[in-house]
Amino acid sequence: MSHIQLKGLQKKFGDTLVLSDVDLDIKHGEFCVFIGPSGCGKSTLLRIIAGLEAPTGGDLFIGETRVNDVLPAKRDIAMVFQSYALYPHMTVEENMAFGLRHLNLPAGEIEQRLATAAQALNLTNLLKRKPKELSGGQRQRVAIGRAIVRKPKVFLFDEPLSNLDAALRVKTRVEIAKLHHSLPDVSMIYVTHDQVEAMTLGDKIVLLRPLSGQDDLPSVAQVGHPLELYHHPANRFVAGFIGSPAMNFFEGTVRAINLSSVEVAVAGGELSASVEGAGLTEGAPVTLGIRPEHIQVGSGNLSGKVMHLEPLGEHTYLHLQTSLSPASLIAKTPREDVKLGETVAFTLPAHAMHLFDAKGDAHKRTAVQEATV
Ligand SMILES: Nc1ncnc2c1ncn2[C@@H]1O[C@H](COP(=O)(O)OP(=O)(O)OP(=O)(O)O)[C@@H](O)[C@H]1O
Repeated sequence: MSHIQLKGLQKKFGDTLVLSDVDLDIKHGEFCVFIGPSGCGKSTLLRIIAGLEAPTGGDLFIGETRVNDVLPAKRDIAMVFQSYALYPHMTVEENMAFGLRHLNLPAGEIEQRLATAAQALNLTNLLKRKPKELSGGQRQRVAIGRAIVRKPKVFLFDEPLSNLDAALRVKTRVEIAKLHHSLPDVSMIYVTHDQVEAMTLGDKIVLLRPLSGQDDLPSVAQVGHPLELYHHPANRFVAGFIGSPAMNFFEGTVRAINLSSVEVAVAGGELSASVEGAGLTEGAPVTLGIRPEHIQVGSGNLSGKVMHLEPLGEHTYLHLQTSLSPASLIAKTPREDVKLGETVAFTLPAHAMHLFDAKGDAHKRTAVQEATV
């Protein structure tokens, strides 16, 4: 079984705490993505799972076995890094077979594993080439192939696409997704700082936050399906990190708590959020959040002056100057007719609003229209 469990995992480098209280359950066959801002400990966590770094606290299990003290080579794990590290004097075939030599496998078995991996990664026609005769994307596929032929229980990827150009990234991302579907018994853990990779590849996203030293929050800000993090961010950090452009936030105080909504007074206006008000009191400080794509441009009781326009073809980002505070917000609209300097009406629909308490924790939303929101 390739079930991976982390319990209360901690990592310090000297006196610096880098990972705190990491509890994680990665199921057999799951594709799990670690994402988070630079320096939050993604690679360190991956290296701990690989056995290249020792945790300073907590337990790590692969299957039923506690592997804290098990050598990397005995963990049945393969790792693919950002740099491909192929042997330049060997062909694709030789590079891929290299790691199998010391396993004393029969020649037929090696051949069969090579053929299967080459086919899965679209490398069959390139087997006789040397790395210098390959594109970056092809080299990265060889590096993945070299890992596949070992038939590991767990695959670890550390930003494998970050050296590729935009078009190749998209292509190779699709290859990796297909690879995952063709290897249902292999668990995959993938580190990236690219949200699109995280959202499109992951069965599960683990969003890590950098530790501030001032609070004792754990490193993991939220774990869940990509759409769960998008629609139901557990706290303000997750809400601000997932989604591009980032969510707009407004500080305010609770004015009224209704059955399934909360009215909030913000500087320059009053807004409503369809959230449960349990635990809130009138006058409590809160933060409201709305994603640019959920602002309805064209009608409504609010208005904003277009200070900047970003027309991207399928949609346009409007940077609006409003009477709310903070005054500037970003709206995403399919409209192409909006002009710079124009004043547009807009609505901040209550059902699309997120509400966070003074600690930054989200209140449960009561009217999420996931298909349309
Ligand atoms: N060997 C080390 N000794 C001391 N500090 C380290 C060591 N390795 C990493 N760190 C520190 O630990 C923190 C986490 O590093 P890590 O590389 O895991 O972050 P990351 O989330 O993968 O970042 P990035 O997205 O920039 O690659 C950083 O502050 C880094 O400087």
